[in-house]
Amino acid sequence: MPDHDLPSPTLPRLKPRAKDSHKGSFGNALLIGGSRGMAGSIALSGLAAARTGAGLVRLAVPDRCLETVASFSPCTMTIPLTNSSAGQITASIEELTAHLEAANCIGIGPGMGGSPELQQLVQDVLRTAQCPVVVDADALNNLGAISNWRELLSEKVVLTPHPGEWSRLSGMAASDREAQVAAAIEHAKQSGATIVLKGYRTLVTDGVEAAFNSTGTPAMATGGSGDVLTGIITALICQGLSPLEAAHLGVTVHGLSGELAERALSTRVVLPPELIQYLPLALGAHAEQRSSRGIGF
Ligand SMILES: NC(=O)C1=CN([C@@H]2O[C@H](COP(=O)(O)OP(=O)(O)OC[C@H]3O[C@@H](n4cnc5c(N)ncnc54)[C@H](O)[C@@H]3O)[C@@H](O)[C@H]2O)[C@@H](O)CC1
Ligand SMILES: Nc1ncnc2c1ncn2[C@@H]1O[C@H](COP(=O)(O)OP(=O)(O)O)[C@@H](O)[C@H]1O
Ligand SMILES: [Mg+2]
Repeated sequence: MPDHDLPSPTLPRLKPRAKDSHKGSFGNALLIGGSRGMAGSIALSGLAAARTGAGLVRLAVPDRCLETVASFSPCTMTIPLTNSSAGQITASIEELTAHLEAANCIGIGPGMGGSPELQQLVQDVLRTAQCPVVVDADALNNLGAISNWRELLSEKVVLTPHPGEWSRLSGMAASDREAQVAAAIEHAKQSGATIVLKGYRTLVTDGVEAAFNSTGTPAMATGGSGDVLTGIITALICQGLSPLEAAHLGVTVHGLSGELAERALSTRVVLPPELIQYLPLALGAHAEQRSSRGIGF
């Protein structure tokens, strides 16, 4: 089992919502991704972000997929982006500038696919965004195709690779967990970025502190579980947590939600919508309790 010699971060808790709060108090999440054939991916991230408590969730998706993505949930808004005939985003950064400015956190990558235009877009989003950016899935693969991708990392970036994606970026084989963990810590140290190296016992590190997650279950080993995590981390940053705090609390509640769903449904596999369904219970276990006077029923 790989190890590290960095101190563990303290697990943050979500504060109770102030009585006079409104949707603007909990941030604007902007999720960019999806393509024809992988519309569900970004829809899952969006629904997870809404369930985790982001005030507003906008999904920027290829125009061709907009109705499909919108049809999954009435709780998220959609932004149509210029696309190819194959249904991949071809938009340049100018189409997104106003949305980037309005966002408190951006999640990019689920179901996005790969192309030279997308490599440019991922690069431009990382250069332009003023808020934190969670980089997942195909955004990681597009990033890896850029020779100077390491220069695009900073304290406002969260990378959430699974071992396959991290092998493409770091060059360390997916089968060598120890080398992958060491490379993640080193990249985080060099750049200040938060790196979430997923899998059994997901690593969360910003290069200063590091923790292995102890929640989760093999019942989560199914397509879309990671797309849910992207939405969770994005929404936690929208609610004021730092990238490291959001990643740490995010992987903890994501895994706990999987465990709770597995038990409650007596199932061998927890489907992503079920993972989202059990998020409130998992989040509740990691929230500060309201005082009894504060519960306004
Ligand atoms: N409903 C949907 O539309 C879905 C779309 N998805 C999208 O599909 C695209 C491709 O992503 P994939 O991750 O499937 O494909 P990848 O080719 O990036 O990764 C799959 C490979 O990575 C390796 N790997 C992954 N986890 C590992 C682990 N824990 N230990 C060792 N090796 C591991 C394995 O070799 C595996 O075959 C992404 O854009 C993703 O967001 C997926 O998220 C699945 C659901
Ligand atoms: N055996 C397991 N134990 C704990 N967590 C797991 C297990 N298998 C998968 N997961 C979690 O599920 C998620 C899978 O992410 P990812 O591979 O990106 O999925 P996808 O791209 O299909 O959405 C990760 O957060 C990972 O930690
Ligand atoms: Mg994934």
